[in-house]
This record gives sequence, C-alpha cells and structure tokens, in this order.
Amino acid sequence: MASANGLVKVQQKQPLFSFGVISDVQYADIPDGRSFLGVPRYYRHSIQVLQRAVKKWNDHENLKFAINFGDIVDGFCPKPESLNAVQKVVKQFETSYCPVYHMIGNHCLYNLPRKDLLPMLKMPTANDQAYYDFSPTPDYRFVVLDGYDISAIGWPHDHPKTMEALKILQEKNPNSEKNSPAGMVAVERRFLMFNGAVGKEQLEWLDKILQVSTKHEEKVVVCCHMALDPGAAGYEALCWNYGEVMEVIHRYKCVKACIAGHDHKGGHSIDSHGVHHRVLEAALECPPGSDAFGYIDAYPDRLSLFGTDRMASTEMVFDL
Ligand SMILES: Nc1ccn([C@@H]2O[C@H](COP(=O)(O)O)[C@@H](O)[C@H]2O)c(=O)n1
Ligand SMILES: O=P(O)(O)OC[C@H](O)CO
Repeated sequence: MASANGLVKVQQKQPLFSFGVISDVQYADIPDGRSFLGVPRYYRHSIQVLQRAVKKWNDHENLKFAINFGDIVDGFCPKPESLNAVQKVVKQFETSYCPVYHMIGNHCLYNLPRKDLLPMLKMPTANDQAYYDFSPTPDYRFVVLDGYDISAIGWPHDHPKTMEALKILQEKNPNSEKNSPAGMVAVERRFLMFNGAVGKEQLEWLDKILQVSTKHEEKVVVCCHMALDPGAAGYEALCWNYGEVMEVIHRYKCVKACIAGHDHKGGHSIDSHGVHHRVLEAALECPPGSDAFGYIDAYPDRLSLFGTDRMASTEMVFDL
C-alpha cells in the first residue's frame, strides 16, 4: 500500500492475537419453529453449529480465547429441562482448547435465575456481577457488559432491580404485553421486556476501566448481548440506556469496537466517533448444514472478522 510520502507502508500480516466468536445458539431439544415475526429457528441444529464452531476454533490452533455473546438456550426449552440444556451447551463450549468468555442474554435468564446461571458460565467476576474485563495482550482490553443488570427477567420478583425495570417499562411502553413495541416509534421501540439496562454502578465501573485503558494506551472492545448503536441493529434489539453507555464510551478514544448479538440478522455500523458496532448473526437461524460463527484477528489498527457461511466477514479499521 503506497503512502503520501511515497514510501510503501507494510501492513502487519501477523495478528497480535485471534479470538473466536458466536452468538445466540438458543439451543433447545424441541422441533424447529419461528420467531414472533416468522423467521425460521432451528433449535436442535444450533448446537451442531456450536460444535462446528468449536472444531473450527480448535483447528485454527492459535486462538487465544473465544467469546459467546449470550442466549445459549432458548426460552421455549421446557423448564424442567433448562438445567440439562444449559449444561449440555456449556459442555460443548468446554470442548474448546481455548478459554471461552460468556455473557448473559435474555434467553439464558428465561431458563435459569442469575444465581444458578453465573457459576455455570464461570464468569471471571469477584461477586454476583455479570460484568467483567480482561486483557489478552498489553495492547488490548475486552469489557463484557451485563445489559440485563436492570431487567425484569433473571432477578427475584421482589428484587429492587426487577422493580426498577418494571417501572421503566411501565413508563416507556404503553402496551399491556411488554414485549410488544406496538405504537412505539423509532428507538423508543427498545423498551421491551426482553431488553434491559446497564446500571449506574456498572456505568461508573466502565468509566474507570476506560480511564485506565486510556492511560495504558490499550485498545478496548466492548461486548454486550444487546446492541449499542441504532445503525447496527433493529430498534427492538437496543439496550434501554445505550445512549448513556455510549456517552461514557465516547468520553475516551480507546474503545474501537462494540460487538453484540441479540438481533439475529446481524449488522455493522460506524458511529459518529468512529467506533465500530458489529452485531453477530445468530447460530439459531442457520438452516441445517449451514453455520454462523467466526474468528477475529486483532491488529494494532484493525479487527478482521472472518465469518463462516451466514456470519459476514467484516474489516473494522480504526484511527489510532
Ligand atoms: N408480543 C410481542 C413479542 C415480540 N414482538 C416482536 O418480535 C420480535 C422478537 O420476538 P422473538 O420471537 O424474536 O423473540 C421483536 O421484533 C419484537 O418487537 C412483538 O411485536 N410482540
Ligand atoms: O433472540 P430473541 O428471541 O430475544 O429476539 C431478539 C429480537 O430479535 C431482537 O429484535
């Protein structure tokens, strides 16, 4: 590649590290079905997609870790089978040679309460929290957000966070069925029961992480089950307080990409501050024999996603 001064700029060929990605496996031992909007869902096949993902990651031989973007078991899984189903999917993830980092999705919480789910997902958290960060190399940091911190699902019914979430839904969603966005306009359509928000404490924690990352000149990738930019996903798949989260992120220049799941068709946008938003295509919606997973090569100036089949490949180049 030629540069303005006539010198040839050699693009770094070897990534700093690589990591696997998959989202919305939503496994259940039930017949194929459809989403509320009629999109086919292959509940039994999705664990085969995961199986092939792990094989591909293992064959790669050089992945430092993998990230699962949430929703490992579908809400239609019969409740007496939830524990077994979650264990079965976790066990499949555990066939990966590299460590796998998980995050919470709404479907995970339809199946198991947080107190049962978190230990099974072995999140590297100090307490009951489901948000954490890790740094695979001195150049990069990953922040995993808990978008269901304030949520009407997953907490005990009388928990203050359940109350706070129900209050938000009551104020923002006029429908008696709180999963319905009927009559709601544009980004207001995100105020649905299957979404949630990042709480105040978590926002303060995020701010501190980004402060330190800036000081250490780390590039940060933010991971969340729900999308954080309306350009990358349907309005219904946005985190309730995506604006507050992005306000914190935009205070700093270290966040280069936000990666999410939840909106099964996938998407990509670059926001007004140059942050990439990549929503990953769902494993659940792969017709038998097809796949949706990938791996990302991380470079000093870009993230290159290599998707398989229904997961699109994306080059995410950023300013330093
Ligand atoms: N009562 C409802 C429930 C859902 N929707 C819309 O369907 C989509 C999500 O449903 P899934 O089957 O994919 O979980 C989403 O677009 C909702 O807004 C609805 O309109 N009414
Ligand atoms: O995976 P679900 O069933 O929570 O669906 C999420 C919606 O598609 C978001 O718009």
